[in-house]
Amino acid sequence: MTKPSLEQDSQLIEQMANISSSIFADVMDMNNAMDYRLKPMNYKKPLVGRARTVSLPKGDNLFLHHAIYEVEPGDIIVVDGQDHKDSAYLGELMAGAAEALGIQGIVIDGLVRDKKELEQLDIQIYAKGFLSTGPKKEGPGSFDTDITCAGVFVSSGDYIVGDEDGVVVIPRALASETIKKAEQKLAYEQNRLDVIRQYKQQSGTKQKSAIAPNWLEDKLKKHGIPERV
Ligand SMILES: O=C([O-])CC(=O)C(=O)O
Ligand SMILES: [Mg+2]
Repeated sequence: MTKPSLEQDSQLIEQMANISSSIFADVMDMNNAMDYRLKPMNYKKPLVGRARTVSLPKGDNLFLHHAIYEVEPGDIIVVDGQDHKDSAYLGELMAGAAEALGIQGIVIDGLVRDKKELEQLDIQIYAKGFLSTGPKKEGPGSFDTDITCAGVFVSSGDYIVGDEDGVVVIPRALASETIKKAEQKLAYEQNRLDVIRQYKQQSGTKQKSAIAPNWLEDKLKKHGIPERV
């Protein structure tokens, strides 16, 4: 694979960092949100950056070790662990090494362990849960090849936005236009929040129509619901 330009990355990543995973999910036509069971295991802050992909056989983490020593600081390792539930793929030692190397996060379609210790680390770990049983380290596996992680296609160089709602993937080729749409949606939502806040602060008789979104009445009319005043 050709290595994506880091300079361009940091510009786009900065723009993406102000926008939630849910807003990005709203503006992408395709299904780009990972399975709902994939959640932050030690949430401290949003995860926003460039994906580097790993594919593992069920229960074996050899190629995740490899990737940790290959990727660049700031990268996010995204791992197809095939939803394996009989052993954990990663714990404090691997996460600690990855953190020390400046890796921003690891997203795994599978389980992890050493919960208490992961909570102390700054690296953001996303997975489907915890289990004490450990992995094998024999391989095979792949690094920087196209994968599917928790239901979403991911290539190295795509962008990841993760937060407490989950993880979305923004295909590299669509990043600029997706950010533009997301910024528009964000502005719309901020405006709605202002309206809601103002309504809450108003005293006296309040008209419900003043707070409802402007598209609501039209949609309800089609279902025979009379207009509110
Ligand atoms: O044994 C492993 O490969 C996973 C683990 O618990 C650690 O990294 O601490
Ligand atoms: Mg361990």
